[in-house]
Amino acid sequence: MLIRRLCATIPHFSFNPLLLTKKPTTPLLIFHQFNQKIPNLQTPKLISSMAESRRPTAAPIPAVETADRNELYRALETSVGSSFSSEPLAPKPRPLVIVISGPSGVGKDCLIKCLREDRENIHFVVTATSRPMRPGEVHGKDYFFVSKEEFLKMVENDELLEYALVYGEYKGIPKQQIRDYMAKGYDIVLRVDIQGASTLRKILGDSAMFVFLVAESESELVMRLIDRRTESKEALLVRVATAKEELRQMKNFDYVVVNAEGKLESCVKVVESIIDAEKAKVVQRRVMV
Ligand SMILES: Nc1ncnc2c1ncn2[C@@H]1O[C@H](COP(=O)(O)OP(=O)(O)OP(=O)(O)O)[C@@H](O)[C@H]1O
Repeated sequence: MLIRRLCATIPHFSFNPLLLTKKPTTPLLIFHQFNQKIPNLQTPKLISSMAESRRPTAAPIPAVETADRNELYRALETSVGSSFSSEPLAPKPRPLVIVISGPSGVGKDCLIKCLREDRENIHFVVTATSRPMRPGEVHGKDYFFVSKEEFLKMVENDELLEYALVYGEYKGIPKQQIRDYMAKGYDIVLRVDIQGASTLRKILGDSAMFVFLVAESESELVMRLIDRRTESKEALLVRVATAKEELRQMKNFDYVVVNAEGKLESCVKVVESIIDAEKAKVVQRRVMV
């Protein structure tokens, strides 16, 4: 009642009861006669900031059907009372740490090779390993091949984010490489076995995204390992037996991607879509290494 009376005494304001909540703390007053010049009166403190920001000006907006595009744009700017920014509306995506894991022989290296060819601003951390080089592998590109003694020295100096003894050989992730590339805005890809992924989950939590790569079936996975012809029969047996147990770890990952026989390309596409979707998240992962 008091507000209604107050409005009646001010000719350019009207009281809108619909804008009041049940228990109003700041009653709203809105302008009614847009094009009239407001006389020299004290603006009541009751005007909310929302009403303030919508204050129209005397500038007329030309007819949408006939007006020139730029003219209309400028008129809208004037009416809103500020110029339209051309700054990007979405915040700059944060660098991602992408952990790619899966049983031995599932195709992790093949997937990473394709991602490397397809994407920019993505760094594939070169893991340090004490295992011997396979034919075609390059030191510093596929792995940093170091002796067991050199590897243990890195552990001692706290240079590794994570390390493990896998099938009798050491593998570890150098921390400095991650820091250097993240500082340049690169996404980071870590290729680890299941045991490594589980350790990384404990260290990084949800700040990194975890992708579990699988073959379409257990038998396809075994055939793939056989066809690779890089393992001794003893090593083959260990890998096949371990794979059974490893598949149970899938539940600890964020995504599972099938690398079906002869379908490596579509597997790569799915992983790329996941990365793109992560980049579009409103609340992004924030990783500290
Ligand atoms: N989609 C696919 N269809 C058929 N063969 C594939 C496919 N993806 C990968 N391969 C083959 O499977 C074998 C294992 O692939 P790769 O070496 O990439 O596996 P990995 O997961 O990196 O294994 P590891 O963990 O033992 O190093 C290779 O011979 C590779 O050419």
